[in-house]
Amino acid sequence: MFITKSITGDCISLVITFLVILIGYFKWSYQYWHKRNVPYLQPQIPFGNIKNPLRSKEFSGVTIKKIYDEMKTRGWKHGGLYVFNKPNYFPIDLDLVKNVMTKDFQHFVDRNTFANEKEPLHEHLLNLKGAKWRNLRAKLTPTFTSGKMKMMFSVMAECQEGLQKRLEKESLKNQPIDIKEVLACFTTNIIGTCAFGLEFKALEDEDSAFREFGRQLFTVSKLQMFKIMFIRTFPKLATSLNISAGRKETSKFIMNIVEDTVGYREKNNYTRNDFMQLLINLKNKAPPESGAHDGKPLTMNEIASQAIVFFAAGFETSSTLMTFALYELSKNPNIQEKLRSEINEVLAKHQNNITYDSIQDIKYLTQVIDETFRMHPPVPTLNRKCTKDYKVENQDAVIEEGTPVLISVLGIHYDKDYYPNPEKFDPERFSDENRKSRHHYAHLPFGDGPRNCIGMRFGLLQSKMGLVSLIRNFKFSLNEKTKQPLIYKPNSLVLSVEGEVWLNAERINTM
Ligand code: HEM
Repeated sequence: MFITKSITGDCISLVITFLVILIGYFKWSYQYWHKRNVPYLQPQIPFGNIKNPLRSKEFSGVTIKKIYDEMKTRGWKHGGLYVFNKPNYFPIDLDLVKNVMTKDFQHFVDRNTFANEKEPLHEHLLNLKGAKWRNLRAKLTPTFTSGKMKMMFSVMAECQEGLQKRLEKESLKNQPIDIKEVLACFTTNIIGTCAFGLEFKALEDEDSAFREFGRQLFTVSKLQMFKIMFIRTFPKLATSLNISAGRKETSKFIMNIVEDTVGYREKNNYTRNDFMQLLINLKNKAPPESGAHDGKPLTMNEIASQAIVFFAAGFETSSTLMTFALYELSKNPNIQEKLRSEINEVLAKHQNNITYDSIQDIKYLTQVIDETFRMHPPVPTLNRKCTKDYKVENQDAVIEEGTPVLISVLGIHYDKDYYPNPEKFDPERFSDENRKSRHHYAHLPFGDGPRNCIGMRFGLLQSKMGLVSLIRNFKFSLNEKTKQPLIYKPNSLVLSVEGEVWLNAERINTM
């Protein structure tokens, strides 16, 4: 009882004072871009330019695309936005995007991710910063060369048979097929054999622990989504409050598998053409193929951290790509038929075998994939953090160290200036001639620059293998159970469809 004459009165006064200070603080924060000569859209207290992650029904990538559209309509080359009260820089002009990702990369080395150091498996490429990231990237880059992919092809190809059998089984049921589920099982099996040297049996066994594990990794609740955004925006506060977005069971699950696998191979002197072997080699001796690193062998923890990120990044993005490709091919039967003819034509030149080389020769498949990536990029927003103050080229603006940067891949991919009639699925946009006539940064499914996707070749290879094997043997059409128009799920880490994509598959005899 020191402000008013009652406890209730005092409490109300305190709450009001706190709210007034908080609102004042937010208003002051929202002057940031104005003071730096960067155009910005009016933010709303307390979420800034994003929507309430606990209540919004909109996928965050779509919200960011709308911001891109708005700024582009106003003719801005770049802009500022606020996530809660945190200023984020937003390049729009493709030359500015290129500068951030490649030309002036030394100012934007880090991603705006944050991991609680108390979590055991946080030391992976997606999270690491500065010198630690450079070191690890240099050690791991030789793991993903085309030579290594070729070497892994036979291990990968074993999973293709399982995919065909599973689809055959599904098609005989005469029921709509949840195609994403089938493809996620396929890529789970591939990553199981390539990253862990184990048979995950996700296609064969509906109760596979690994498929369940993958599902859990990518099923995030609204609360978890909120936590991810909170951690990214207030990393120091999140550390002090010991808030983490990871799950302890996940780390334990992976660590046990990795320890068992490494132990077994070392004890039995067993080697295999897979990622795990390449990681074990990096643990036992300094990596020989690239000199731009500290030369220290990988620790067991580092191996497990890479394994979990290869697992997560490896299965979900590729199954997402294949799902959207089959969705678009089902809606566009002529394009599906054209692709099937080319597949059959090329494979005929390779004794009807799906080999590493025959897959690379199917040019129209690359066009279909690139157009699918354009319309449905699995990672629709890229992010970086400014690591050194940066003067924006040809603009009177300096981006301060520590400022997060967002790049709207979805916005760029639907920009009419680069892709007229953007809602139309048209693989001809990626003919050699059309591709050359466009700015290179108008297509960013794997990001770009030194921090682009390290697993691009692997992701493309497994997706091409899956699509070739399916299109060659099955005719796909859209089942009415698929909601039209597509809506992206709000709480998802990669692009995914609300209500799932349901297809009909009819077996065709190719021989
Ligand atoms: C279709 C498949 C895939 C897509 C669309 C995809 C997309 C991406 C994107 C957009 C990024 C961020 C790039 C940037 O910030 O510039 C990324 C990073 C990354 N991806 Fe992928 N990815 C795919 C497959 C894979 C696979 C198969 C692996 C591993 C086996 C993988 C491992 C990684 C890693 C480790 C990073 C972080 C790289 C770094 O920071 O150095 N990805 N991916």
